[in-house]
Amino acid sequence: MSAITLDITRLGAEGDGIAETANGPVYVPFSHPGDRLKVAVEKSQGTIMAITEPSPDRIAPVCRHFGPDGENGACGGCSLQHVDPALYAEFKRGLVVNALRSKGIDVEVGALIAAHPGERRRAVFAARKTEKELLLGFNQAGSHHIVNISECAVLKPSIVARLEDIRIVGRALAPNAEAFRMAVLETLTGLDISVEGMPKLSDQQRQSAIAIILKLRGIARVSVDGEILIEPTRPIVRFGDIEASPPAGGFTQATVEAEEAMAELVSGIVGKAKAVADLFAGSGTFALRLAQQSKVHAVEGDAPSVAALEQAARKRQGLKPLTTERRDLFRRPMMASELKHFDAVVFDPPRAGAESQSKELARSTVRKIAAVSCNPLTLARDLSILVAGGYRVVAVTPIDQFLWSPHVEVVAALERPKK
Ligand SMILES: C[S@@+](CC[C@H](N)C(=O)[O-])C[C@H]1O[C@@H](n2cnc3c(N)ncnc32)[C@H](O)[C@@H]1O
Repeated sequence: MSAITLDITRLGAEGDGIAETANGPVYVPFSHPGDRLKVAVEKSQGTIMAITEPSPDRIAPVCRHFGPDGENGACGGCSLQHVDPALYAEFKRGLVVNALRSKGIDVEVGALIAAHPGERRRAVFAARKTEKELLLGFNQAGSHHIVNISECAVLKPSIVARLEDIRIVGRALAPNAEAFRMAVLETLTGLDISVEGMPKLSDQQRQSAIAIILKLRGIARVSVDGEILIEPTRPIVRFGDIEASPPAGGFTQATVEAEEAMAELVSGIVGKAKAVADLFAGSGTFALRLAQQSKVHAVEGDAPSVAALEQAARKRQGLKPLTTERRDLFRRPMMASELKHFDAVVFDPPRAGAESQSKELARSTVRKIAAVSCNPLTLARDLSILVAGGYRVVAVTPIDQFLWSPHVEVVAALERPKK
């Protein structure tokens, strides 16, 4: 490993600063364009040894666990706390611009809808029991080391205030010192904690864990690998003003603010459509809202999510007809012939995107499409399929949901021009 002086010129797609060298680009985590650094370099990866001349645009990180000098290690939850806010917003927008450009899609990308500290209602923690305590936090980037957190600026303060309770739950359950994950969702009725990746518990282990957990207040549900351990009260979230209870470990958007921004954009795109198909519908984030105006067919691969959506629709008075279908849309996308019953389609797939579904949409007569994505690269691929099928991309909006990370959400509006 050699230590050299490097000048950082730009941010890469993963949020690392990039220095150009005779041997190609070197990626330096926690650096800022304009920094001059002493860097230990191994292959194309750099580690900051000293910041000899910091960029004047650097800002002070807000969290004690951030960066190479972070308390208990460099927390892998955030990589961009030190970045100038204007550069940060342009960086996230740029991820979308570059992805679309790489597929030849020429469309103006809107300004980033910003995220703010303290908004995250959902987090997936890494956890491990030691002799003395439960380590709970986020893995250091590229490592199994868990940065044990005492604060977190992206999470809702009400979740940070419950970190010790979450540790009690993890400690009560963990049968050994192996690492596991705790997905925590703050709901209107209390914390919904889904433990994943833990060895199977004996009946005795479950009973003693339940006795400990029941002493805590404000826990709505605890589940282990999708199986409910206790549910003192049903976890409830609101999609707009419609109440739903997502299944244990089921998908929910990480912040209410980003969810509402996406839902508003989706409603605007769908407009006055009479019949809408919501594909990859989850527990009904978009479908339930849209059913206040339009007839909706919601399609989703996860059976418990479909059941949650149906239950929420049954409980709510006054919705237009809402039908559901459990279907693997990768293997069995909705065919162009089935899509002719809809004026508008919403799709919001996982990171892999919706390639086979986009091929069927490209052959369809659907007038309007709202494409929602958490991965600009697969979105660009899917949009290029739709454009080749005659659609026009009319608007693209990036939305920040994972503050200070290199992730960005996107809502794209497409129309099939009238012949
Ligand atoms: C990004 S989430 C979006 C969910 C929902 N639209 C929302 O905003 O809450 C993607 C959804 O796709 C579902 N999914 C993943 N693979 C699928 C497949 N092959 N077929 C159908 N649904 C799938 C997941 O269960 C998840 O609910």
